[in-house]
Amino acid sequence: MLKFDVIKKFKHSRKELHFQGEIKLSGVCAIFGDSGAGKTTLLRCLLGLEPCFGDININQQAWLTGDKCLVPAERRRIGVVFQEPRLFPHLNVQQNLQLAVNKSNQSVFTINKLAKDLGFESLLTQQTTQLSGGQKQRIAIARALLINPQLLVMDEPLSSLDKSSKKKLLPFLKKISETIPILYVTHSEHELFYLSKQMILIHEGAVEAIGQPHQLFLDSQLSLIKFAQQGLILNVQVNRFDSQEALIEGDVDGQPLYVSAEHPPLGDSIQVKINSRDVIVAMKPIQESSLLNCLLTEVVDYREEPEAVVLTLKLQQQFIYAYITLRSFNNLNLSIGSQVYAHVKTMSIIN
Ligand SMILES: Nc1ncnc2c1ncn2[C@@H]1O[C@H](COP(=O)(O)OP(=O)(O)OP(=O)(O)O)[C@@H](O)[C@H]1O
Repeated sequence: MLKFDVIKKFKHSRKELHFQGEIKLSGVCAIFGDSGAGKTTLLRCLLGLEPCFGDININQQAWLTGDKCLVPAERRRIGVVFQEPRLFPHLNVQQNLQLAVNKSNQSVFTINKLAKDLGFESLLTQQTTQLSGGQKQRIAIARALLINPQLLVMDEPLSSLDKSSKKKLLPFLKKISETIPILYVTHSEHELFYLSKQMILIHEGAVEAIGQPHQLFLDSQLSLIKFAQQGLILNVQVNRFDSQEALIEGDVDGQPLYVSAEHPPLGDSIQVKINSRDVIVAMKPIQESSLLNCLLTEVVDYREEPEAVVLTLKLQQQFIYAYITLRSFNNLNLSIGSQVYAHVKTMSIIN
């Protein structure tokens, strides 16, 4: 468990940030929130890089009590990866990594094993100044692991990388999180849903909520709601890939779902994002149209906006949002408990 209750005040500023929470140290815990909400400051307090007041306890070991730092940053055994790789420019890759090895006692990782897993074996003798952003970030991740951390802290580690680098690194991080818990700041909803089962929502300098991403994205009391209602992510079971039609035939909560895909999916499940504006709501299934997907759902909640309504539609266990006009809402005479058919125009695969 990681428990924290810390107050951060900045010199020459009246701003006071107060973070309070308790999380299980298992898998990836995403830290999500608006720009300027306080995500990096929370991480820096936990890392011991930011003077602050309060309590921090990890697995019943106190790191901070009041203004007394009981365990300094260098003894907290936290592997850190920032958005910028911050490698030593005068050293080659191997030498950069060796510094981390020298700092740790008995790391379960080795440079060679990580070089193989992260695909940088051929770069070990290269100067870091000659590497691409994606290559540098892989080295930075390896360096963080080589200190034998009890916790990894990552602050938007993939935000400056291209799609193909992200595609390689995300499954690696997910696998690593099975043995080393990760605190992971991201602005990417895709990374959030792909990696994490736990999330800390930060809003205006405080922890607003802690919970499962799917739950928080459905909670209309949270600051996240406007953003969340743009679209939700569904888990889809893959049954078959039709290569001729480039179509995944899947199943979502017991109902068929067809998803266009250029390649067969890697696993037996995928996640898709359905934007609320791509959902057409009807009282009966729409016949003889180009629409492939029609899901029977129940209206479990709705939120009125000035000239539109966002419906929360429940399948069996999962949810989608539908953004419809106020006129349609009234014409269809919708209320909580109405059974409606949600026709999905388009969706995107996120893993
Ligand atoms: N040294 C400082 N002095 C005064 N205010 C600061 C200082 N550092 C950060 N802040 C303020 O604290 C708040 C939280 O900043 P922080 O960098 O933690 O936000 P963030 O959620 O990580 O943002 P982003 O997503 O844009 O990186 C912001 O309002 C910022 O202006």
